[in-house]
Amino acid sequence: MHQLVLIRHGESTWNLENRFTGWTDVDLTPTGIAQAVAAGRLLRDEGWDFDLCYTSLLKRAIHTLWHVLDEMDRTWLPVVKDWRLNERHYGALQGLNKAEMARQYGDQQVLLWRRSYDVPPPALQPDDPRCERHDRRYAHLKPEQIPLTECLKDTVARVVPYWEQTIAPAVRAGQRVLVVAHGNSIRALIKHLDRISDTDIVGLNIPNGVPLVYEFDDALRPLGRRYLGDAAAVEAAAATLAQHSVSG
Ligand SMILES: O=C(O)[C@@H](CO)OP(=O)(O)O
Repeated sequence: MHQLVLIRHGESTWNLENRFTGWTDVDLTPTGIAQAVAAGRLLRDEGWDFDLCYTSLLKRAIHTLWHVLDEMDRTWLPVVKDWRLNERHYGALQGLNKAEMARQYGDQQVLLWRRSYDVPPPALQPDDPRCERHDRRYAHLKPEQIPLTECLKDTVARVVPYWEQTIAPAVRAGQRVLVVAHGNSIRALIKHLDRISDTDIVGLNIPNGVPLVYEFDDALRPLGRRYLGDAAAVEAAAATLAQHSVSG
């Protein structure tokens, strides 16, 4: 049997300010740091250990991983950072306030932007100062690989090949893998692993900073997934997120 642990980053400054974030590189809040520390402590106390870690190119995920590994006394572990684990690109909505947009465009439109599987939000213009095409961290990519917007389907199209070509072979080879990523890059991976339909994925929300354990058979077919820690608290956090994604 193989295992994999996934963690969504702790609360970010723009989670707190209720702003569409996407590829904007905002940091953790003090609460987000505390969530990351608690996740590391939980993993340590439950006897988890890892050989290899993957994260995105965004500091809210990278710093979450730092805090988790620091709690586990494993800051020396190899860490692979890849853009394909980045959050879903939020296009021209990046930086705007979710509640404000709901007031302007209505809850249904905001829910469509946030959770529809295949309708992307309005795209950024390539000359928009928010566009990441001039950001050095993506200089190894062709400009057209750097999104101007993404729906979840687009995120699946980059996360799943990364899973299949890079992370899954490591898990299959017996490496104990920890992935720290983002709400929607994790939803993309879960959708693929658990064959969740395009409509059912709308209702799946990932709480910040809670380790999610997958178990697989030898052929890497998922046997189940479960959150570590207090089940009631995890459920309450996911329910709040679900409510929030409707009301902006
Ligand atoms: O703003 C974002 O990038 C994401 C994650 O915080 O938000 P949402 O819940 O709308 O997917």
